[in-house]
Amino acid sequence: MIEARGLTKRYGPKTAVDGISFTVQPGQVTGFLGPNGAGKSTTMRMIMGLDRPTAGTVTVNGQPYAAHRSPLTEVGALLDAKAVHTGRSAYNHLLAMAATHNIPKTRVQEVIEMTGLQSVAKKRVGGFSLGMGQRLGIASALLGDPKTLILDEPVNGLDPEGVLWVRNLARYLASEGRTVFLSSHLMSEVALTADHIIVIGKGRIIANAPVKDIVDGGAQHTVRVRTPQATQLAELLTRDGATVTSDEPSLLQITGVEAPGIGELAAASGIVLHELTPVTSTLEEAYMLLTADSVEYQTESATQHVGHGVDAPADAPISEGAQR
Ligand SMILES: Nc1ncnc2c1ncn2[C@@H]1O[C@H](COP(=O)(O)OP(=O)(O)OP(=O)(O)O)[C@@H](O)[C@H]1O
Repeated sequence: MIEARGLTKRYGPKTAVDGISFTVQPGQVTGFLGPNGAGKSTTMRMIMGLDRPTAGTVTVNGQPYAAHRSPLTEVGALLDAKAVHTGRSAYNHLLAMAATHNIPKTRVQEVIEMTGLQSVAKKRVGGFSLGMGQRLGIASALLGDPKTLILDEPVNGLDPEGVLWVRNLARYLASEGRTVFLSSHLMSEVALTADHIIVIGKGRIIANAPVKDIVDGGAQHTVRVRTPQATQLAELLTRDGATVTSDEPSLLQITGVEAPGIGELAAASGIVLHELTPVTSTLEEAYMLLTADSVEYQTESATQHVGHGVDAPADAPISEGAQR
């Protein structure tokens, strides 16, 4: 378990992490999500005792990292895969780590097999591809058989097979009762791997909830309706308190009333419908909405995506009823 309370990190005038509190539970995968520069790596470095908090505390399995007598058996981390690149072979790199941490030699072979490094274990790490480096970083994290795993962007640079492997490994480790905390800036990736999500933006926690709640909470339920009597239907719906927008004469986007209600209202008023489609925003859209105000480096296309959503253009309101 990881517990952060009021965790803060300032670099001069820059507040990278701004008084965040959260708990990462064992037995599940927790995704740590946020745009570039949100403070994910800084938080993970503080958990691992590599950065000293300006204020607040963070513990792993009940104690600060540095207070553990045998930290490698408590928590394993992949923080910077490139940091393991040396002139040594992967096998010797792991062997040296094991020797200095009182870990039996047999465990080195075990983690090499777990991470699929058998064929390259005797090769120099310096020549490894990014994917192989990530695998070796994960092997190092697993070496002490730790109860808690911290993986910073573990799928970065991996091919689809590698991505699937990390996903399955994370889920397997959590199913064994371990705490698995992994960061990503891709909601779509985390949604497939994590049970729970903590979203951070500009150093602050924006959301901390099960994946499902984030989708439901952030999602805007819209109904798309195509009808030759759009103006008439929009007036009736607005009178009932719905919000109606449109950017095509016969196409309406409706929020505030579900599809059956729209269908019944149309039928009762003799309005012909050519289409009646509930549109739920994807997890990626929910994430964009959540982080829209906290993206540090926003591109124009990202702004447009946030502003308009994918399925719910809102630029030309026909009429807007009072929100219920
Ligand atoms: N050593 C440092 N000195 C000064 N500023 C720093 C330092 N490390 C991080 N920062 C700043 O703190 C903020 C948070 O950075 P951090 O690397 O934790 O974000 P991140 O969420 O991991 O981003 P990314 O996804 O890009 O890795 C950024 O604005 C970054 O520029």
